Amino acid sequence: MRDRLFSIIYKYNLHPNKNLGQNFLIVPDIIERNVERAELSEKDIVLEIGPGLGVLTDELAKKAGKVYAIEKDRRIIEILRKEYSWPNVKLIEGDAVKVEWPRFDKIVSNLPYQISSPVTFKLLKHEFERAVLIYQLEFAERMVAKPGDRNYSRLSLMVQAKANVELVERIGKGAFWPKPKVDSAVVIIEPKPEGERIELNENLVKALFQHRRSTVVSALKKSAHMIGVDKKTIKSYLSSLPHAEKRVFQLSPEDVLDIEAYLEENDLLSKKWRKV
Ligand SMILES: C[S@@+](CC[C@H](N)C(=O)[O-])C[C@H]1O[C@@H](n2cnc3c(N)ncnc32)[C@H](O)[C@@H]1O
Repeated sequence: MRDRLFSIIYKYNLHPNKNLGQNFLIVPDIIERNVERAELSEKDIVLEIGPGLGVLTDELAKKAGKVYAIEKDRRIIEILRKEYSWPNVKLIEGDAVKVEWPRFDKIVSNLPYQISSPVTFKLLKHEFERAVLIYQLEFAERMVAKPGDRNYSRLSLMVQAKANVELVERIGKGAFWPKPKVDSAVVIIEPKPEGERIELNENLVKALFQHRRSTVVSALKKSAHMIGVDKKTIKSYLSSLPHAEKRVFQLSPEDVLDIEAYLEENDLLSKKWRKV
């Protein structure tokens, strides 16, 4: 696998594009483990973001019924078309953040780190069974952080409102060519059963996390404009706000839902920002 990758690189005189996060996996064991973690069968439709030179795509194609691979770099798409003749892989040329994703059951990818955040938020809007994704370590740690943790953030809260997430393996820089500057990690994401998923008002979450170390009362005063309410109006209601004295970074998704319900009851969320 490693030999094949480097022979393609030399053959096409490929210079990896840093801006596109082109750090290719060169350790077959990691690829194997991630394919195993996806528990693929012939019934599965798999989505891959950023197939690069096809090392992971090739293994996915052997186990899944169908693979969709979205790649932004036209040169890479041309190389993949010349080098492989997968019967069950459809290459989609485009930006994974912008193009519409096909329906899929599982997503397995070594993500370009520049788009980790928009891809993760986009993923959470889709129905799927399981995601096995490689992220930058620091991002992965934020995804799994619990309320009160040093690195608990808007991302942690939004992801955990809808899914169970687990960091299952750390990966050193040497597993990629060229070597990235940061370590990486594998994260498994599984959507919670429908009845347990919490739909949050994203705008309220943004308003709160603008001031993640403040108390909820103080954060809402400072961010009142972000939820479409003036400071004076909101101040008069804040004394009976649920979780008022908690710090924002200690809020669980359920706590935010309580706050949202209270603001809704008192007509304190701008209509523009209400959930439909
Ligand atoms: C980290 S490399 C992974 C390559 C390959 N899967 C591997 O593991 O060796 C990320 C890949 O994503 C592609 N890419 C970068 N930005 C993208 C975007 N916005 N949409 C789709 N693909 C993108 C890059 O061109 C590159 O091929």
